[in-house]
Amino acid sequence: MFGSIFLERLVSQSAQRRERAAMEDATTVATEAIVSIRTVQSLGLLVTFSPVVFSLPSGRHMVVSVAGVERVFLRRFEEALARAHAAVAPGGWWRGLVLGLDLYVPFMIFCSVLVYGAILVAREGFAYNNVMLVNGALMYGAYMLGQALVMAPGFDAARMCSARILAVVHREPKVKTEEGVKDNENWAATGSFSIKNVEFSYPTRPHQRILKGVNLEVKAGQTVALVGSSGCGKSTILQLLQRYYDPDSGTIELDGREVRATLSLVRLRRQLGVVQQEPVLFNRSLAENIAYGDTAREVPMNEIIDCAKAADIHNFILTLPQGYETNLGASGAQLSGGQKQRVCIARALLRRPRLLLLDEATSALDANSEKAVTRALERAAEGRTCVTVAHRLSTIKDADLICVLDKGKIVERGTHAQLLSLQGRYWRMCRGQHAA
Ligand SMILES: Nc1ncnc2c1ncn2[C@@H]1O[C@H](COP(=O)(O)OP(=O)(O)OP(=O)(O)O)[C@@H](O)[C@H]1O
Repeated sequence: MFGSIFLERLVSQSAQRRERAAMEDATTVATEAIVSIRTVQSLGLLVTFSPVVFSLPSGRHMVVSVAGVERVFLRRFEEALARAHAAVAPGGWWRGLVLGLDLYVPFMIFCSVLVYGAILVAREGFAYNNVMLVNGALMYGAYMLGQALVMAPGFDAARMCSARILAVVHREPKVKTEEGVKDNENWAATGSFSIKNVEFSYPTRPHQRILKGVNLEVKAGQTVALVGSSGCGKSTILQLLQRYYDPDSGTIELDGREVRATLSLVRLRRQLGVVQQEPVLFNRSLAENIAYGDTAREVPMNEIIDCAKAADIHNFILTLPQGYETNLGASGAQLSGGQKQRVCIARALLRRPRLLLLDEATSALDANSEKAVTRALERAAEGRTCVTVAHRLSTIKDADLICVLDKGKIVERGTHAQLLSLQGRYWRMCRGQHAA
């Protein structure tokens, strides 16, 4: 029985690994398709409906009518389930054998002990009550061992799951508050920052240098725009400012303090408000979504309303039947792109950031929404430092400093007028967009 426990564990361990990998694949496909349900449906619109039959690991079948691209997703899902099924099936036979042994061995022991005990009693005058005693002990022991065997696969699965959970729990992030850095809760930046000789490669592509010696000095209250062709490293600079990564060499300073060596991560990020191209909202009320800007305190309603006004979304919120209590649904599905973006601006403003980072905040919007969001952003940028990444040059004409990046280097810098008079790269970009 011990031997079968050992073998069963060997077989089920490798099967569980394969099953888990296949089930993860299936879940990824399903999650991807459900999260992007509109895209999936829109891509599949033109194709006629036809039935697809699924074999589930349980052995049952499921018939679903699907179209076009949706069908592709379902097919991928089915293939992943089939792999999970293939991983589990051989293990199932083996488990069946072990369970059969569980039932067979105790009865075999019972019979053997009775026969052998009877022989001992008849031939050697062995006390019959000892035979009963040994029989009972063996039967009970074997029964208990069998019970433990039934639990063995579940125990192994639980052990493997806990190992994965603990690996995540104990994972040390590479970017963290450095040892010995004391956090001063009352410290607030004025908003000036500098980037000195920063070189950087993403850890997943260490040989591809993204920033190659970037230098930038920005005074408190200034608006600086980063422009350049796609992939030149604009968003990467914003990520380094937020310390999602640390530069390979060079330094980033906020108010003259090197962010890595002198500021705690929480204090640094407390100074920043970020608005990204894709607004991210939670399945909560409008008020809660805005209040998430500052989770360190209970945000009073009047402050939420002030930020919504500054972000130019207050009047729209008042037209909703439930006003600030309106639940936004998953990913803010009940708002337009421009409205979502303005809620995100209100959330960023609630942090009272000293440094506002705008990563192509208007590029996903139509002309009307863009105007409303640009207005809100201009108001939001008043009195604070603002770093904006933009493709549409018309939106950054008034910036105090425009930096043109190319292949990880700032190749031109100055105001809109200065850069136009240079007739260099910026000038050519403006001519391409008719923004000169
Ligand atoms: N997490 C990442 N891991 C590896 N490489 C990355 C990662 N994020 C971005 N990159 C690469 O870094 C380079 C610069 O990306 P970045 O997002 O900074 O460009 P960008 O100038 O903001 O481009 P865009 O204007 O298209 O948003 C690109 O070549 C991109 O493929």
